[in-house]
Amino acid sequence: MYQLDNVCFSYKRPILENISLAIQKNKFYSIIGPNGAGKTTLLRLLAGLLKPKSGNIFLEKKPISFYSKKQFATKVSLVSKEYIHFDYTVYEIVSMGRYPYKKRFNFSNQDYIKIEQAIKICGLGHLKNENILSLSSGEHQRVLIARCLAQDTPILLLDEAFSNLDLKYILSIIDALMSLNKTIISAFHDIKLARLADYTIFLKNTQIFKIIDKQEILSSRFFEQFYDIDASNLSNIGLNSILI
Ligand SMILES: Nc1ncnc2c1ncn2[C@@H]1O[C@H](COP(=O)(O)OP(=O)(O)OP(=O)(O)O)[C@@H](O)[C@H]1O
Repeated sequence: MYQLDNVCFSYKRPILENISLAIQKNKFYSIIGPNGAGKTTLLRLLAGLLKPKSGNIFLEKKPISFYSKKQFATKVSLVSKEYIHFDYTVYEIVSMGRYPYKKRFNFSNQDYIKIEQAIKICGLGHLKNENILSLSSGEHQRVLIARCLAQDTPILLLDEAFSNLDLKYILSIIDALMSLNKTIISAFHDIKLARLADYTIFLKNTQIFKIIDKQEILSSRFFEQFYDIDASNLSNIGLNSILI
């Protein structure tokens, strides 16, 4: 699906160096790593919002620059950490997910169906006509996920998309996403959520530290090494369960 060959990206300092990665179709990948490790940067590179300083990113064997913006938007959608400050209703924001498919000025029946499905999955039915500016942070985040679901792309990029959701919506939305047979690449800080993925990509010090599949047991020693923490202290303060 995606192929990254020796991708490097820097701001003032190198953020990602020589990242090579093959993303398989219809698999769920989580990305975890310490603050500043480059998770958002990697997702923005995959979304075509940033360009590698060197190296290449291919989507379905073509460089991502090959696709027009509209074509790309029918293949890849991103739930970013953005906060919408504009005066739109929930329904209007979710509808924006259908813009890449819009013929002239009108939505098709299919567009309306996708919008309604996305609203339902994200539990937004009762908030459809509310102004986005009046929502709580968790409701706001559900609107961004719904817009991405309405876009109905084979690839979903999620940047801490569940960070403000309560447990009910985390479970129901992740469950719905996993049943859709899409390729999902999601940055997480919550290790327990990251472990739902087929593969977990660990980013650290500008590199892919390790890629682990679901079958592998993630021992606390591994996390100690990865996050530079002393896991023995966690049990003293009742936090050892965060690694399990
Ligand atoms: N626009 C920018 N200009 C300069 N540096 C930036 C910019 N955006 C991000 N950075 C830097 O790039 C590094 C990687 O940022 P990124 O947001 O990708 O990390 P992250 O792994 O998603 O972090 P977090 O877990 O804190 O969300 C950080 O050190 C950050 O300061």
